[in-house]
Amino acid sequence: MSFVLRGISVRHASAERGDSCNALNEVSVSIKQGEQLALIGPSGAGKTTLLHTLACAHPQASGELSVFGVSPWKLSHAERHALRARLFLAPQTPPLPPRQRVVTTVLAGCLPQWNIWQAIASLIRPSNPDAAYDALARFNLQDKLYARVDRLSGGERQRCGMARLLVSKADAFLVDEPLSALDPMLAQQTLTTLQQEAASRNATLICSLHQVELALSCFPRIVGLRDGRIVFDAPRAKVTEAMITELYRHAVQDEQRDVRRRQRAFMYPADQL
Ligand SMILES: Nc1ncnc2c1ncn2[C@@H]1O[C@H](COP(=O)(O)OP(=O)(O)OP(=O)(O)O)[C@@H](O)[C@H]1O
Repeated sequence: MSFVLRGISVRHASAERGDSCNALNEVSVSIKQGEQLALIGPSGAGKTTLLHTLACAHPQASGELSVFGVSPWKLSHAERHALRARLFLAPQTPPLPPRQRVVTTVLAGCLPQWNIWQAIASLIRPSNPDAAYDALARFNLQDKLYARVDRLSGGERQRCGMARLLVSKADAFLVDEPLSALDPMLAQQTLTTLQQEAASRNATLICSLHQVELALSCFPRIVGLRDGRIVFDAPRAKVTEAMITELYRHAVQDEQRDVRRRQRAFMYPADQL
């Protein structure tokens, strides 16, 4: 098993005082090594929090988490660091240093395998530009190898973050909305590349997506999250339109309520005092 979660609840340290909401509530799920699954759900459902929890980026408030058979928060700092090297978390907006060359940024995916001297040496002279070139080529970005990161478009930056994943040696890819800045054609290509890479090295791929149709057409297993809870966890063939409508229903109602509230505040400002 890659991940086993039993009754996991997570609350962000920065959550407002008095806010009784957990970002995750009693989440239980098991994910086998090599499995590929999509996380879907409305904005604020807890998809990012779940990915960060799996990446051992922050501890759970309660429940049990097992990553590759061990409990990360019972390990020493050094052991947890070694465990994290097996996990690649690709955030929605990758924090890429703006003045860096793309080649250096992509090779940062190797950092968990390098010692401090290799890391510094690669900053001065990229240690393996061929690997960076090959990774970029799989996202049609090879001509940007020596471009500066701040000269890339949002979509190019996002794919540059994905190229990091390809040079890493991770056993699990935790990818947060990798397609948000991509056109439909690139989105499909990017997803295919991620899935092929995961399959070729038997890595686990967990991907949060807002493109429900793409999730259903590309991933064998779909987990629907809402309000920090798992609403369904099913093979894609068992996911019906009614389940999707129900998953997003509250989000639409909340949006409509917010619009009405904003309209009222605009028309009757005195009432808001
Ligand atoms: N750093 C934080 N501090 C306090 N609350 C947070 C923090 N990050 C997220 N939250 C809250 O946790 C809940 C889950 O957020 P999360 O980012 O995991 O949702 P999401 O499903 O990834 O949303 P989106 O699709 O919009 O990216 C939300 O209610 C959010 O407001």
